[in-house]
Amino acid sequence: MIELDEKFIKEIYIPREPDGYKGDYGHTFVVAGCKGFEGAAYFATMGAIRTGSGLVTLGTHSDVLDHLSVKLNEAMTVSIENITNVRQMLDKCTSIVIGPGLGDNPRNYDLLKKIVVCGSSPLVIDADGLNLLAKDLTLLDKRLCPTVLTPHFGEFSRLTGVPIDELKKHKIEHAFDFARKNNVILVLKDHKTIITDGKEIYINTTGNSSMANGGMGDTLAGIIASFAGQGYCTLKATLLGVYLHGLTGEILSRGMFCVNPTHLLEALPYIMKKYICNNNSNKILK
Ligand SMILES: NC(=O)C1=CN([C@@H]2O[C@H](COP(=O)(O)OP(=O)(O)OC[C@H]3O[C@@H](n4cnc5c(N)ncnc54)[C@H](OP(=O)(O)O)[C@@H]3O)[C@@H](O)[C@H]2O)[C@@H](O)CC1
Ligand SMILES: Nc1ncnc2c1ncn2[C@@H]1O[C@H](COP(=O)(O)OP(=O)(O)O)[C@@H](O)[C@H]1O
Repeated sequence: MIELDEKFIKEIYIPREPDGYKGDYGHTFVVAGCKGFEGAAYFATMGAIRTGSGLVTLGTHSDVLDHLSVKLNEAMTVSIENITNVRQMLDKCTSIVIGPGLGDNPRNYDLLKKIVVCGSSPLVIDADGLNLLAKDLTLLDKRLCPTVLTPHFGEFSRLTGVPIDELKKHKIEHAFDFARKNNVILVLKDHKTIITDGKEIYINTTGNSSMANGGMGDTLAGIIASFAGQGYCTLKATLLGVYLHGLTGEILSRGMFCVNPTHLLEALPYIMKKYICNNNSNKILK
């Protein structure tokens, strides 16, 4: 079992080339949002933008597209009701995140199926993406793409059919078994988040309960997809994303009672630069 720390994460970081351009840093396709859950799509998309994805496209439902495209100046937007848009994005994106605020209905199940079966870029499945996947886990057998699942305990219970109390009692064993059997990277979100690929187990200790508010997980999903699309291997992208997300919340919480996704998004590039890109050892956590 490996506890994530500053030294471990700094070794994951890949410095940027001076002549790098947006095409070198990936194109994240975020499939998220529906009426009443626009915020989830906003946070996942911004999570990708604020962690350096070269390009980001949000695919969402037509009835929320205009509202979100006005708020998301740095992202492109497409309607997911037009399947040609989805096909084109699957061809050009370098990572995908599906689920935040998407809605759990048969049409979205078909969309998830299309993306799981036809996509080849690293795929992060979160929130309603997990609820849709829980209907038929064998969908995972049909995929080509490396896959990260990011459940909280409620979502993990739906995926496994195991009650939350039992999952909480033996969380490491359940997370490890699920990842191994389904050949996925599992991020079991918690006070101390567990990340496992079914071979190794990592524990993240950054973050605290100032972050216990809506949209934090949506933001994390966008961050992980962003790094996975920038050329980090999917496991390293996940470890870096989870650590950075918690670290940013924790550092902000020194001066704030609660840290909301908006605060986190604002601070992410500064914390990344100061504590992860920097070669000098910082005493981050005292
Ligand atoms: N601004 C926006 O647009 C936002 C949009 N959002 C979107 O909303 C959608 C629904 O997502 P959701 O997570 O709110 O609901 P759901 O999946 O039903 O899970 C709750 C169930 O799980 C249980 N549970 C047990 N342990 C738990 C734990 N540690 N952490 C969390 N839950 C735990 C919990 O138990 P209880 O608290 O009742 O004891 C309850 O039974 C999704 O698409 C998401 O993206 C949100 O992100 C918010 C901001
Ligand atoms: N007490 C805590 N300590 C550390 N991290 C926390 C704590 N509470 C919440 N978080 C982090 O916030 C995120 C919450 O995710 P999630 O429940 O999926 O939120 P949402 O569905 O509202 O987006 C997770 O990454 C979790 O690890």
